[in-house]
Amino acid sequence: MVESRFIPEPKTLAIVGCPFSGGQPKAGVDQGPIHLVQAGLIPQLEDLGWKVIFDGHHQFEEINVAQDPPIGILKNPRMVSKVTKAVAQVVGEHASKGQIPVTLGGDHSLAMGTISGTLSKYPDACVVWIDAHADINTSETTESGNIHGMPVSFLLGLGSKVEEFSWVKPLLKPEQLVYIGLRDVDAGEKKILRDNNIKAFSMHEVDKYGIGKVVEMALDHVNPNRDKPIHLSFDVDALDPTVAPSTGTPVRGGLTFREGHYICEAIYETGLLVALDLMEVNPSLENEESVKQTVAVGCSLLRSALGETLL
Ligand SMILES: NC(=[NH2+])NCCC[C@H](N)C(=O)O
Ligand SMILES: [Mn+2]
Ligand SMILES: [Mn+2]
Repeated sequence: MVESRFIPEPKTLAIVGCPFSGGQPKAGVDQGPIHLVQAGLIPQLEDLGWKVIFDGHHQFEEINVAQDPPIGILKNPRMVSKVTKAVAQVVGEHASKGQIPVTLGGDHSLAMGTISGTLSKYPDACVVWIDAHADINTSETTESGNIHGMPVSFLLGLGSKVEEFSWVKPLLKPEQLVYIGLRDVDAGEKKILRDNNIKAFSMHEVDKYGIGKVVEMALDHVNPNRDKPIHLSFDVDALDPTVAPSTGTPVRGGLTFREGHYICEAIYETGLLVALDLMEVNPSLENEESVKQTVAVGCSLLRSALGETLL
């Protein structure tokens, strides 16, 4: 294993299984974490030399929201707020013990929690967000009202404040964030990215420079001296739908299998990884073969980010 700047021996990671779908309308994404674990993720990570902590998936049913009418057009706001707040707490606790929280989604609204948790322990951490989407809509710009398209704006403190989400501290600064893989960005989001000078490498840049150069440029932007902790938030829909078909908002023209894995391998090699998310695996979508393929690719991305090498 690579020498890690922030994670003490014995290197320990904590699986945070988040069966949650409230940030978007399609049922089934809550089963993502269950499928990933059932596919053998935990022994696979143990084989890489990790001590793995997993005490079962989160029981979000215990979080009771009697009534959850939309706020503006935001759907399930109270539920999303409560669940992500609980996730922030758990991720923060694992991070504070020097463990790497590995959060399995579930939809990407969960990253509001995971990144809040990471920043509570490592305020200067940078976020590498791998996605077809920017997930940076505000309550003013969102057209869908789906909160999985919004977590980044909450973390940055953009847009008008939504009282329900006042627990989310705007701890992330635009220069701490970089995207790779974007190709379906709403008009309002494009303006937000421009106005806030947020660095993003779309599929256009991946085509132009190649993934090796793109990852290097992305890290040069958020982590020029390679000394800051890294939170990697990977939405499986960053991959091309031929590679990861079972996801709620697939977009053609995505990362190849190798490009996705290269990103994970390169982040691992920095020795700076402190937290990892794998989001938006939906085992209810597409056929059985596609589900198997998507779950398997999810496991292998996680292995690559946690030290699996080709040689
Ligand atoms: N995490 C995701 N898959 N997000 C998709 C977001 C799609 C769209 N931009 C929206 O805001 O609704
Ligand atoms: Mn996405
Ligand atoms: Mn996403």
